Amino acid sequence: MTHGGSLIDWAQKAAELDTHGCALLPGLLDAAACVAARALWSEGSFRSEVNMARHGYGRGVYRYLAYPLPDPIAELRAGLYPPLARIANRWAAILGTGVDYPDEHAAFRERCRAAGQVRPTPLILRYGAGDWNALHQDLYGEHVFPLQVAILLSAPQADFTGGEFVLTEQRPRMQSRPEVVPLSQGDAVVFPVRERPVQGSRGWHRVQMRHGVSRLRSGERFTLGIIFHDAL
Ligand SMILES: O=C(O)CCC(=O)C(=O)O
Ligand SMILES: [Fe+2]
Repeated sequence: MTHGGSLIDWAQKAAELDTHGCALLPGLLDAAACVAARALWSEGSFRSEVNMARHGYGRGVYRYLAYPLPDPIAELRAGLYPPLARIANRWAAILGTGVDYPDEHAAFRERCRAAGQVRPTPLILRYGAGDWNALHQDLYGEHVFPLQVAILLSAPQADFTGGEFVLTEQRPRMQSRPEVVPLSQGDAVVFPVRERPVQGSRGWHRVQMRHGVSRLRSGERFTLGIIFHDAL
């Protein structure tokens, strides 16, 4: 791992999230960590596999990792959570949701567990030529941690072409705003699971967010998705 999140300027990332609805974490994983994470596809232990076309989710395959997560992924999830929880709490206060997120991921996992959300949600996705990921929200039960992270494990141009990470922001009574996030291998993007506050001329309002991946033109693309709430 290059730095696993310890060198990130979170005040700047919070400002990017407030302004644009996403924040880039360049080089979160180094090339060796990407190779190791990609190797999990064939060597890791998974709780389930989803063929996306079968469910109308697009085209491609993803696999949810089983507990216990491999150490680097468990450390990444626990390490990214505290600074994201500070942003999540600020957003919750702005939106008046009445939810507060604990400082540590273990405490949030315990809250999920008490509601029956015990199954791990970190996942690895694999796309081949022609594959894509429909715009969606990763909701798995009552408890939702409002931010998630996706890490590109493959190298654009060298390993694949096309396959861009896409966000849409559905603004109330207005047309949706698209955002394409250019990622290099090892880069991560932080984005809202479901919604975020946006500051308008008459104060803050709520917009709905979705994310997906455009069609791969060629090659093979792997992603590691880190979702902080567990699943029913
Ligand atoms: O493959 C991607 O970039 C998107 C993955 C995704 O949907 C997720 O991590 O939740
Ligand atoms: Fe997703």
